[in-house]
Amino acid sequence: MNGEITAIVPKYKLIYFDLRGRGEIPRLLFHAAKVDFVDDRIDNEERWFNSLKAKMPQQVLPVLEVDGKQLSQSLTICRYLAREFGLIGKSNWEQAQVEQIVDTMDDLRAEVAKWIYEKDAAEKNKIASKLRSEIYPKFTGILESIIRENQGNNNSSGYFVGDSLTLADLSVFETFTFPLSIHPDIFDDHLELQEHRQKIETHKHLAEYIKNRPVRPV
Ligand SMILES: N[C@@H](CCC(=O)N[C@@H](CS)C(=O)NCC(=O)O)C(=O)O
Repeated sequence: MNGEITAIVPKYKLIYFDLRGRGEIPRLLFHAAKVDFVDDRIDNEERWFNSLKAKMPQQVLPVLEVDGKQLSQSLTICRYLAREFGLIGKSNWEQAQVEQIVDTMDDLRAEVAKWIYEKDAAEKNKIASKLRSEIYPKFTGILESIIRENQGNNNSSGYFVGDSLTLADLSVFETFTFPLSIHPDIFDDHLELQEHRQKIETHKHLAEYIKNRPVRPV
């Protein structure tokens, strides 16, 4: 004993498919907080259906293991990790603002998923044009007013909530990754959103991971 206090860090494993999908915001949280985790990426369908699926608490992924205990539901996992890592806001009000953005981004994800999973070509085209003309402008408008208001209150921090990085920033960043890969002009009229994206892409703990992660649609 030398009198030093050593923090006990839990052993984390994130189990998800080899996609960004619903596993990527938790991965970004680990990288942002510089916390080690096992990034268990399942890329073998047979292994998933024949062996792993039945062992998962809700038979779906992602699952977070914390010292062997399993947690399901991607947004629950995000909020849990954000609380653990101090990335959920500095007051109850900030936390609510963070969660408001996370839920808003989940609404956007649901809209984009309609396009991804639609099989009928004509219907898919209809959804695509609605995304362009209505959905993306609606969500970029919402985000622009939130980030502008926070800039007024927090000395131009450039973050969505308070004066430091939170789950809200990672959620916005990740949810727009796929739409922007198809339509790079979505943020053209939104300078604050462009600057925010760049802020995350160049964040000292995230830049390398973001630059090197596999380029895939999802
Ligand atoms: N609401 C759940 C949905 C989980 C979910 O549907 N996961 C999909 C992948 S994104 C899955 O595990 N699919 C494989 C299967 O159902 O066998 C969450 O957010 O975690």
